[in-house]
Amino acid sequence: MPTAAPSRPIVISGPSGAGKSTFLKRLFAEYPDKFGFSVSNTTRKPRAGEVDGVDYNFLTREDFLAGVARGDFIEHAEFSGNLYGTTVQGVKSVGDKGRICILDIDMQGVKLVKKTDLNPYYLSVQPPSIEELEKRLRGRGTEKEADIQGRLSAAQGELDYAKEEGAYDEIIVNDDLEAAYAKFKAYIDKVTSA
Ligand SMILES: Nc1ncnc2c1ncn2[C@@H]1O[C@H](COP(=O)(O)OP(=O)(O)OP(=O)(O)O)[C@@H](O)[C@H]1O
Repeated sequence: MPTAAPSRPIVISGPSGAGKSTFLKRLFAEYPDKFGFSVSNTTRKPRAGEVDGVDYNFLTREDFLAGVARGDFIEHAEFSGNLYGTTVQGVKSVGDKGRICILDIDMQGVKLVKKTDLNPYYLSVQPPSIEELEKRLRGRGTEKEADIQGRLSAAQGELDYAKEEGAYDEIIVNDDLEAAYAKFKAYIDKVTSA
């Protein structure tokens, strides 16, 4: 019997504070079994209770770097002496398990995904204005002042990139939350039933 082709992943991007996590939290609550995230890879040691292949794929530095050299990674970076990264196969295996892989990534990540054969849908979530974004970031209360300023300057770059021809398949402006979430969900419903 032919097996169904795995569903295309969905990339969700947009400035920090635009509302991506808010949308995704609601979406996952509405559809608990439909979506998944890829398991990240790391060279750091597992913490108590962390399970290999679930929390992370725990790799030796040697194996991680061999994967990078083979071109397995979409992106990787080093934080406090440990390597972290996402592989193309990690994204594909979410689809192989019958779930739709969601990639919540910034513009740099979007550009890297575009170099792979993953062929996702690209969705940008945007604030109604930079002023409103600033209010929301302050309201969220999770960042220090310097961090807020950094996110605001990155936001302009994200919005400029989104204006480029073909950068995204869909743009959702998160003005009124209920209305914007309804549009977001309608888009996800459309592409996941395609
Ligand atoms: N339509 C809206 N109106 C008012 N506030 C909103 C709206 N959508 C989200 N918020 C609030 O704005 C803040 C930022 O939203 P959220 O954390 O979802 O952004 P994000 O895009 O996931 O950011 P990051 O990329 O930093 O994780 C949160 O405090 C959230 O409750």
